[in-house]
Amino acid sequence: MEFEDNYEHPLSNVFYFPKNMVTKEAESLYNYNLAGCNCYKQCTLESNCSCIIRSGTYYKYQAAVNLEGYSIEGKNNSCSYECNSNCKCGEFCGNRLVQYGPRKDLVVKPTSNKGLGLFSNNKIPKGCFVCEYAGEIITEVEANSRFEANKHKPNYIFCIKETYAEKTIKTYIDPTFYGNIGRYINHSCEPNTKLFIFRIEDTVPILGIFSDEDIPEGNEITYSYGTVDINNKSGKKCYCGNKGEKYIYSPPHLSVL
Ligand SMILES: C[S@@+](CC[C@H](N)C(=O)[O-])C[C@H]1O[C@@H](n2cnc3c(N)ncnc32)[C@H](O)[C@@H]1O
Repeated sequence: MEFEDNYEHPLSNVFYFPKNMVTKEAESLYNYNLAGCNCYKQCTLESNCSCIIRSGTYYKYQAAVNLEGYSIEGKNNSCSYECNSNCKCGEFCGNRLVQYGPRKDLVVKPTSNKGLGLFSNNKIPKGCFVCEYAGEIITEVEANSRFEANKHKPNYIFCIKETYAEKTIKTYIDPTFYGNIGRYINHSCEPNTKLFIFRIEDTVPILGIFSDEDIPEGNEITYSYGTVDINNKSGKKCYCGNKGEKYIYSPPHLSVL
C-alpha cells in the first residue's frame, strides 16, 4: 500500500508537504534510522515483533488490512513505533497505519471566527486515524525567532515534549509555510480528537491525530491545544464555543495558539 496524500492548500503562499521535513539546522538532532523486525507477515506482541516491543504495551492497532476500521488503543505521551522499510513483514502486517497517509474525506472550510478549519465529509468512527500534523522540523532557536516575528498572527508551531528518564526532548513542528492538512485543525475545549506520537523510519517524531469519539459527518475536527488559561487575559480569546466563550488562551510558550 502506498502513502497517499492528494490534498492541497487553499492558500497560494503555503506549500503542501505531506510529511515532516527536517530543516538543515535541525538535522543533527534526528540522524538515526530505526532497525526493522524479522516477523513473517503478521506483527503482534506474541510474535515478539521488535517494533511493537519497542512501542511498549500501551499501544495496539486493532484491525489489520482493512484501513476503514483501523483504529488505535494507545496512551497519550508514549511513542508508538510502526513497522518500516527495514522490516521483514509485509505491507499488511498490522503495525502500519499512519505511514499510509490521511483519511481521504477531509475538507478545509472557513469557520465563523477561528479562520479556516478542518472538517470531514463522512462520519468518523471513534479511534480512527485522521491525519498527521506535519511541517518543517525546526530548532528551538528558530522556533523562538519565528514565534516572536509572528506574535500577532495565527500560530502553527507545535512543540512536542517527550520525557525519557529525566530528560525532556522538545521537537518543534512548523507548518506555517510548508505543511499538510493538519495545520487547519482548530482548538476546542471539548475536542473530538487526541494526539499520539509515532516513529516509523527514523527518530523524527510524527504527530498522529486520532478521533476520540464518533464524529458526525460535517462536524469540525478539533483537538485541545492544552493552553487554556481563564485567568490570563493577555492571551487570545477562545472561540470554540464550548464552556461559554469565557476561556482565554494564553499558551505558556510556543504551543499552537
Ligand atoms: C494551527 S492554526 C489553526 C488553523 C487556522 N484557523 C487557520 O485559519 O489556518 C491555529 C490558529 O487558529 C486560530 N484558532 C484555533 N483555534 C481557535 C479557537 N478555539 N479560538 C480562537 N482562535 C482559534 C488561532 O489564530 C490560532 O493561532
